[in-house]
Amino acid sequence: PHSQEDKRWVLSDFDIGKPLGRGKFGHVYLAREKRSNHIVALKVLFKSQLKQSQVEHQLRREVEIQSHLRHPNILRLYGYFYDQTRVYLILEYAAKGELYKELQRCKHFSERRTATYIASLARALIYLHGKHVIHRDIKPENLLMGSQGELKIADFGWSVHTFNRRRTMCGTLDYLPPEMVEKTEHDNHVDIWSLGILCYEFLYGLPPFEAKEHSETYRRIVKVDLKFPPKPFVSPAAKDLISQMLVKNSAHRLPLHKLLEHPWIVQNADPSG
Ligand SMILES: Cn1ncc2ncnc(NCCc3cnc(NC(=O)Nc4cccc(C(F)(F)F)c4)s3)c21
Repeated sequence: PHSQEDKRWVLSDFDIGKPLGRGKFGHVYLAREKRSNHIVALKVLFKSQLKQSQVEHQLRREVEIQSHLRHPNILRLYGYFYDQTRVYLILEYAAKGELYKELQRCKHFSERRTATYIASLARALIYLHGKHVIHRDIKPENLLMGSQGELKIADFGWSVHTFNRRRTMCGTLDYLPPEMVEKTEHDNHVDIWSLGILCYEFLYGLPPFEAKEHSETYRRIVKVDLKFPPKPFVSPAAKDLISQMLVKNSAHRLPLHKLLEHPWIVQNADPSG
C-alpha cells in the first residue's frame, strides 16, 4: 500500500487559499489538504514554461534531493503531482513569509538578529554539505520565516549533488563567488561565500559588490573589492567574520563549523536560532 508520502495527489485533495507569492515559473498558494486539514503551500508550475526553459531535469533533481532532507531550517518539499498542463509542488508553509520583504521593511538587521540567522543557516548548510548537497543559490529571496520567526532555506531548484557539478549560471550575480563567475570547478565552499554575502547584506542592507552594470559587479567579485561603509555602525568582530568568508581562494574560506565558534556568532546568536 502507498505510504502517506508517495500517495498520488490530485488538485481536488486541496482547498486553495490566498496567493503567497509569484515566482518566475508560477505562483504559490496557501492550501489545505482536505482529509488531514494540514496547511501547506502549493507552488504551481506551468509545464510549457518548464519545457521552454529546459529545466525539467533540475525540477526532478530538486524533488529527489528534497525527499531526503529533514532539517528545521530547510523548508520541506512533501511531494509533487501534475496534471495536463501544470506541475504542483507540495511545500511546508512558512507562516511569516519572505525574509527579503522583512529586510526591505527594516532596511538592515541588528547584529543579534543577523548572527542568529547566520548561525541557523550555517547549521543547515553543515547538514546539507554532510549529504553532499550544495544549494548554490543562498540569497534573501530564497529564505522564508517559520511561525517562530526561524529561517527556512527554500527553493532547491539550483542545488546539486557535489559529485555532478554544473557550471550553469544561477539567479542574481551578487551572490556568485569568484570560482562560479570565472566558471572554474566549484564545491560546497560556494555556499560559505554566499553566506558571507548574506551576512553583509543583513547588516548593511545591500550586498557588498553591488554595482549598476553586471560587468562592474563581476569585476568587484573577482577582485573581492570588499568595503565596509561607516554607516550603519557594524562591530569589528562582524567585519572580521565577513572578511574570513569572502576570500577568493575557496579552500581558505572559514569552514562552517569554525563560523559557529567565531566570537561574534558566540556573543550575538540566540542559541535557539
Ligand atoms: C512565498 N511564501 N510565503 C510563505 C511560503 N511558504 C512556503 N513556500 C513559499 N514559497 C515557495 C518557496 C519555494 C520552495 N521551493 C521552491 N521550489 C521551486 O520553486 N522550484 C522550482 C521552480 C521552478 C523551476 C524549477 C527548476 F525546474 F528550475 F528546477 C524549480 S519555491 C512561501
